[in-house]
Amino acid sequence: FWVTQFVVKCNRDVASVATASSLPWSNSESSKSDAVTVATNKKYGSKQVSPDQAQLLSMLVQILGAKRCIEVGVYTGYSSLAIALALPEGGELIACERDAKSLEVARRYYKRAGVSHKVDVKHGLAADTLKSMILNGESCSYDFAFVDAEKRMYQEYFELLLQLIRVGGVIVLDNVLWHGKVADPLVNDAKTISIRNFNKNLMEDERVSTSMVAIGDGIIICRKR
Ligand SMILES: C[S@@+](CC[C@H](N)C(=O)[O-])C[C@H]1O[C@@H](n2cnc3c(N)ncnc32)[C@H](O)[C@@H]1O
Repeated sequence: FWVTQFVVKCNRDVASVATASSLPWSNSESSKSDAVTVATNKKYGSKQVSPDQAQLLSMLVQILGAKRCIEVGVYTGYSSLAIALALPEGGELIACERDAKSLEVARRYYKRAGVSHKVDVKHGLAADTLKSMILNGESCSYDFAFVDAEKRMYQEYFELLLQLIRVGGVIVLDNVLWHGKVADPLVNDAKTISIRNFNKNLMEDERVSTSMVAIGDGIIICRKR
């Protein structure tokens, strides 16, 4: 519980830091009980985070006894803080993000939380980073991954992560309900179609056991068989 509270507090601060740093976000907080708006960004709209989700990530890392983790899509560091705080000393989180300004903010909060030494930030396109990790011989050496970046890339991220994660390891993917749009046949934009197809493929994928959980915008938990 304290981890969740700490992460939420950090990320409320993140919003004001973002504003103070002249980033294109404005500070705004949600009144909903299960979601906190940490920042509003012209590109992503209102960025809401779910404390339940942070707590779940933290729990999964602890239950797995994870030592090596990957996050795809860091933004200002909400989920990566939850993961890094749950890692034991000597644990490592590879944090993939393409946006330098977001990483600047995230790094500040890693430092404040005392977890900088656990987080290896990879600035660039996440798929490129994951491919180079595979080429570097790191296949089957990670315990846990969390995916929350470009929605049209989920299938590709998943295929790459499936190589990097060990048998018994877990991949969690965010936004699989996509604000309910995946279940609405009238919505057929590229992102919705992509997530809808990804979900469908995953249900038939025998390489993993899966469970969809209605927390936040919906997450899928996959365990590599
Ligand atoms: C929804 S935000 C991530 C939020 C973060 N996981 C959290 O819980 O606070 C998505 C992030 O993915 C990043 N992103 C999108 N496409 C990417 C790509 N191809 N490679 C790396 N990062 C990407 C965006 O810059 C953005 O910061």
